[in-house]
Amino acid sequence: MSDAILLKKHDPKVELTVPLTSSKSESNRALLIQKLGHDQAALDNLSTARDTVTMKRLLSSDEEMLDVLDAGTVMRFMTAYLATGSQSRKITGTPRMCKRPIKILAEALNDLGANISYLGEEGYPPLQFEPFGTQKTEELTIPGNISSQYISALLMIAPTLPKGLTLQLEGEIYSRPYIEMTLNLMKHFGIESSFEGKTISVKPQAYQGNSYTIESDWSGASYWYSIAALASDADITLKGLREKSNQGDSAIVQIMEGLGVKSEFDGDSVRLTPCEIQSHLDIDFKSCPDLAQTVFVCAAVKGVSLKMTGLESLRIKETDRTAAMATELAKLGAKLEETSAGVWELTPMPAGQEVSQPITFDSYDDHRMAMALAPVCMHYDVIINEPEVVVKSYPEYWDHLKMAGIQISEK
Ligand SMILES: O=C(O)C1=C[C@@H](OP(=O)(O)O)[C@@H](O)[C@H](O)C1
Ligand SMILES: C=C(OP(=O)(O)O)C(=O)O
Repeated sequence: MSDAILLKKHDPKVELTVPLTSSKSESNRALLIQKLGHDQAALDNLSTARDTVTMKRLLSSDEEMLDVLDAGTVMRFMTAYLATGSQSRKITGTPRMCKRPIKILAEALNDLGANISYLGEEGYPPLQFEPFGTQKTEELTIPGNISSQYISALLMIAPTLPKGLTLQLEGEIYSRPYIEMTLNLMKHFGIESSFEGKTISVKPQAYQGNSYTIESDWSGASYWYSIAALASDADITLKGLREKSNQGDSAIVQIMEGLGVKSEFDGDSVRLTPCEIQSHLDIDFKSCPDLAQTVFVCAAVKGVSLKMTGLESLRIKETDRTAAMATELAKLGAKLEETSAGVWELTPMPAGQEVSQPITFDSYDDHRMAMALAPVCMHYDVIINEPEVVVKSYPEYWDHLKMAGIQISEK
């Protein structure tokens, strides 16, 4: 794929059925559980995301140095897996991955009896693993407001520890649905746990064989909601989604009701059609940080103002997402700013704003920047730089946009 693509302004009604890819979050958990359960789990509909392909490859690799590329879940889940293993191994990732913190997880694992050291800067990948010693404690205290991936990683290895594990979460719990997804999947494969208040306990147990069909990706679905909201008219069916989902990003259903999209579930499909919009929304993204970029862009173009909280974790993702979005939305005349500590406001494009076209958007090595900005083509000609970034979670994204009739050409 070339360094940039042009998406021509799309006027007609958007009417199609989208197959979507499946959830990389569910896939990557299911793969680790499968490995920890000695390959008894039968997994169906694994994601085509590069993060999932990477997880699968690394779990069966004998190489000493494992490269997760830019996959946060792979870095955090493989760290817990390798830390409790019996071999000397190393793990690394892209330059950005080596700037995403891992100290909380590495120290928690070392407290348990692992031997992890830093090969570069303290607190960040790359990491060196030496064989696990004996389990030193069965109780750990860990912050709940930095990354839930640390917590999910510890929980998945917990039943394999000789003494099990009790986690005390400190502070507010961010990305809680991802922790629940982990416990629900563990339960599906036979693991009992308790989550009361801020304490999660898992006794030593063996993962059982079972089959599991991965759900379509609600984070990927969010871009279709944005397209439905911004299109002149829309009737879009998204396949493979459950109304009662394990994925916190199914919160897009409620959020988009305020941005003019109605959802109707039918079996494993959801149909998106237009409904009335609101002029202002208050949204807390604590439980669904990956939806933030989608919603910023959609609201900015739709003329809806936003007041938001729960955006702290966006700074340590594939890029500093709030900073990157503030820069890109300014190209539309919209403003994203932190108005007081932890409170963000989005001022949408002024009505009738003149914009010189095509508008060129940068991707910041972040799949969600490219995917969230693309729906702007419902109103303007748009150039997306580094379009290949979408392979991280939704490799078919541009092909699916073409299926919707959007004209995309290489620049
Ligand atoms: O566990 C997971 O699958 C994920 C958890 C979230 O990360 P944080 O818990 O670091 O916010 C989310 O942003 C990420 O895309 C996937
Ligand atoms: C933050 C994300 O992924 P990860 O942390 O797994 O790299 C994401 O997919 O938006």
